Amino acid sequence: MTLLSLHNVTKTFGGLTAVNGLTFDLAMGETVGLLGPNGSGKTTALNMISGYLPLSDGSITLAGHAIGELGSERIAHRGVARTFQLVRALPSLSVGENVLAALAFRKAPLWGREAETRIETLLSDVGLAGRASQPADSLTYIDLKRMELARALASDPQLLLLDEWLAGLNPTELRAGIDLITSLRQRGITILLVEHVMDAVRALCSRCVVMNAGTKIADGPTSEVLADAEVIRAYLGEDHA
Ligand SMILES: Nc1ncnc2c1ncn2[C@@H]1O[C@H](COP(=O)(O)OP(=O)(O)OP(=O)(O)O)[C@@H](O)[C@H]1O
Repeated sequence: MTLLSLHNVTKTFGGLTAVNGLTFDLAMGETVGLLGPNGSGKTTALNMISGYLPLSDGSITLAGHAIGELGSERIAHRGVARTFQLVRALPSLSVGENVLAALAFRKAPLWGREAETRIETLLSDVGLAGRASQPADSLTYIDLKRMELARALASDPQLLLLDEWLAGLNPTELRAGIDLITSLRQRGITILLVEHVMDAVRALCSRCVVMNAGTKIADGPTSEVLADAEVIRAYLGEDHA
């Protein structure tokens, strides 16, 4: 069953077409990579799916309902959560308070004892068990990313958009990060993953959509897409095709 559907989605900034007629579907439970060289429009696509940017043209549906006209809060309430390329934490608060802020903005907000229990579960799910009282600004980079993921999971999303969540991790952290995303996939969360770390893409994504200069140039099984001459050319230049 299709969860997310983009049809002819387009975004222009003045004279620049950042996303040009993007069309693809995500099936319920799929983990799909959204790939492409720098500046190809991946983050702009995530921004439109999550309602942070209005569409210039086209349509987006979630479980059959049009969401292209809704703002970010209403889209979040329909079960779409995301992480950002640059982690958006509240550094002056504790780890638990950061997650509490996300629980408070859910469609069904949680407070008090119920919230405390949920915070512990969420932190445990992302590998931060028992760390609720730690100041957020004392976290290492990977733990900050784990906390951001806990905040995204606070809304019990059916669709999770990860924008380079694995970027900047060392090999050990990367392994842990891949395992963590795998555990989310096993829980049935549908994931759209913008990622440049190809080992992670191979490990996590059965399918990839590739963009270049705003346009989709490939969509298919990961191994086929990564061997596609046009994709290799887009990433590495003419000499490598
Ligand atoms: N708010 C904006 N205003 C004007 N131009 C923008 C804006 N956001 C993105 N762009 C432009 O749109 C194009 C696509 O950018 P986008 O960030 O979506 O690419 P990307 O594929 O996510 O790149 P990266 O892999 O480097 O994150 C770029 O040329 C970028 O400069």
